[in-house]
Amino acid sequence: MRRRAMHGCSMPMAEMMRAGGAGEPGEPLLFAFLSGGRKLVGRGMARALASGTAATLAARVAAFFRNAPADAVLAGALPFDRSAGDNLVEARQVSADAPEAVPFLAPPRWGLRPDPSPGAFARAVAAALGEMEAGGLRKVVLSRSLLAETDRAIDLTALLQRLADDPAVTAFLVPLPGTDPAPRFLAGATPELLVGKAGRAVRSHPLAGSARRRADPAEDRAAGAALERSEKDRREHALVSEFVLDTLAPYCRSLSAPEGPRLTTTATMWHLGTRIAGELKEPEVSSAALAAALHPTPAVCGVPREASARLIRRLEPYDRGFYAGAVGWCDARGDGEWHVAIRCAEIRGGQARLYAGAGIVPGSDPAAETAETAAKFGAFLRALGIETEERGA
Ligand SMILES: C=C(O[C@@H]1C=C(C(=O)O)C=C[C@H]1O)C(=O)O
Repeated sequence: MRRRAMHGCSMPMAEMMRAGGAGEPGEPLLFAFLSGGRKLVGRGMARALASGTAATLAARVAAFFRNAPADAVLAGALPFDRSAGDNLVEARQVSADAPEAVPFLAPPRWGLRPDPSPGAFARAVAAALGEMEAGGLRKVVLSRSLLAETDRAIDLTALLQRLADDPAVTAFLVPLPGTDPAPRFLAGATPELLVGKAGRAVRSHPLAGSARRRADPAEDRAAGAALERSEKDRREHALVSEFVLDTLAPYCRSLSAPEGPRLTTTATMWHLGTRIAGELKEPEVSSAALAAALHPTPAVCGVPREASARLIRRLEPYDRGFYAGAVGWCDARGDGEWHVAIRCAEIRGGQARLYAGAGIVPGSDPAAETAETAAKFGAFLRALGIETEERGA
């Protein structure tokens, strides 16, 4: 017998996220989204949405909910590449109970391997700047990865709880396609809301423009203030907020954003952010459809989008997979939240492949962008229990 609906699940998802509700653990953890006090946790696999591309997501989600119980939830990940297959699942149990974790008893010993090396990444940034000078491109986001390996399976529950220590982020865990031998997950602590939808209300919080937080409070404040004044970072940011406004506008009867970005912060990074809010023309439009329309924004790809995606494929030594995609959930009313899949890693057994990217615009400095990606690894490394001096950036 299907046991998907548990206590509290007749409550609409958005309310459950706010209120918290009971649940019965027991089945294996399938997905989790923890944002401050709000939690959405799925256990046990009920069914998967037939995988497909971003262009077909809205239709597949609509078809899924036509044949699903009123309290069904779809959660999962969209890949960076719009033409690659997504991975969305329905859990047998959904609750607002965070999984209980036992803290790491002895921190495991980690091996760290950057891919590409910091030097090769800086050269790719310089190559991208050369392409920009040649004309056409206004912004491209390049990334690098760091493989962290240990000899025992990573404890996903403990990792999730440590990622959730920062109240400014949404800690997430979602399954990735592929089965044997060990299942793959994407875990992270993203500060960036791609789109949230509840009834007619729609929100987005694009970020772009970054600076590392400092231990010394005066230095830290100065780093934030310098970011807020930086012409290069404001330009880099405006490309993202304008894209989000332009993309959401046709769906909205009203849409607004403050004039200019605001300084926002996580435990490890300063960012420029713009809080966008609007009212949808049609409240039944699905948050998954809005996510598919927006993704990938210039926060993770570039302007213009297609040319940036081509340059990313040429300059990065790997396929991004689900890094810089979107992770989130959606219910039968279309309500849901989708986050930009950053500050994250693919987890398989004792391996975590971390990713970090930085927006490149004319005026960017390859060494500074490399340092920025190193800083962006910080939150995840800390959650793995890897100390600062080992950050291997
Ligand atoms: C691409 C990443 O972050 C994005 C890029 C930013 C930037 O270039 O300043 C800031 C926030 C994110 O939108 C990442 O963390 O991997």
